[in-house]
Amino acid sequence: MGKIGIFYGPEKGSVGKVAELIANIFGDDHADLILVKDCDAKIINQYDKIIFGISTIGTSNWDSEHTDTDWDVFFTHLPEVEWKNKTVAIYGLGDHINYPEHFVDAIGWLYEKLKPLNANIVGFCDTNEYDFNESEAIVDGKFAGLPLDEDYESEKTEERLTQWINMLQKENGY
Ligand SMILES: Cc1cc2nc3c(=O)[nH]c(=O)nc-3n(C[C@H](O)[C@H](O)[C@H](O)COP(=O)(O)O)c2cc1C
Repeated sequence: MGKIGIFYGPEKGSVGKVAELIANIFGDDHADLILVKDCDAKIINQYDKIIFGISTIGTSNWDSEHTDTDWDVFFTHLPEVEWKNKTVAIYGLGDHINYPEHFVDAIGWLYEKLKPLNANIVGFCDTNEYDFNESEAIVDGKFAGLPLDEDYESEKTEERLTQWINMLQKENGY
């Protein structure tokens, strides 16, 4: 079985911390950590099982798009990737106290970029474990990935991650 590619950004901070937690759970033999800013289509094409890690850094009035430049460049590579036979799962960092109207929106932004490319997107999560008002990450009543809040619910991260990875392993062959 090929290795899992954990593509994430930004490097420092909560997204990076969780990327390392996930890599440790799978082990070095089973997963590679790759920064989205160092990445291109060729590298993505080496992996059939992919995990994306992103955070939501938005504007308060939401007039403009997100501002995470690591990802802006990465998005331009996505159409060049052969998505057939690839399975993708997304985790997203957010803050449900200060941004309850835009909780983990970036999961939804990434989902919207991947969907038209026919990527097989897995790892959806129920919303009832989370306290928030609105989120662009919701697709058909579920989060299109795993929301994590290291700012105000860090005590829940480990259990949420464990459950999610169990699901990816059992249902999606990770
Ligand atoms: C300027 C700014 C805007 C943010 N906007 C949002 C937001 O719209 N929705 C959300 O869920 N979290 C938002 N957050 C919270 C971050 O997503 C959260 O702190 C996350 O853990 C950051 O991870 P990182 O340091 O790895 O990028 C924002 C944080 C900052 C500093």
